[in-house]
Amino acid sequence: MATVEASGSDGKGQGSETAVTYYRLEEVAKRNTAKEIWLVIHGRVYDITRFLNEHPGGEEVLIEQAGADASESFEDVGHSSDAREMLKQYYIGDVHPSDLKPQSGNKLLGILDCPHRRRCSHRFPVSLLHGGKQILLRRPC
Ligand code: HEM
Repeated sequence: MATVEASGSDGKGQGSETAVTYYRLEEVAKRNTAKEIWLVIHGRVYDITRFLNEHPGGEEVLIEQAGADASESFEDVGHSSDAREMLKQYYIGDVHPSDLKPQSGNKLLGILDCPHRRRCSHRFPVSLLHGGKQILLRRPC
């Protein structure tokens, strides 16, 4: 697990800063028992352990997807906007960028030099996550 600073803009010229926790897929994959269930939907990680008994589609389908990327099956069902809204309650972080499959809306845009490059030579990837917000992945420098 890694927590990094994420810088985003709401498009109105006002920046916002939130800490995002990143999880490697191998870490998510370990949470695959009825005692603890995590799954990934569209690059985001959800801890749905306490939702198992409440899921209108039953717990079986969730257990089948436990520890894995459930984006496709989530979409195949045609979940309502209420269901999408419910997801927020179980959000715990994002899939680590190194584990993201390149796809539109979630793609790595490039590698930028660290703005402090007079003092250091760090570089960091710039990707589009969170509905188009630009995320700068910084290493301490
Ligand atoms: C945390 C993630 C999920 C949430 C919050 C969620 C929420 C819901 C909700 C609220 C419904 C009621 C119908 C609706 O409003 O769309 C529903 C139905 C259903 N869900 Fe999920 N769901 C999740 C994940 C999944 C996954 C991964 C599957 C995998 C196949 C799944 C399969 C189903 C099925 C089969 C139904 C029943 C559809 C029906 O009877 O018409 N759900 N879910």
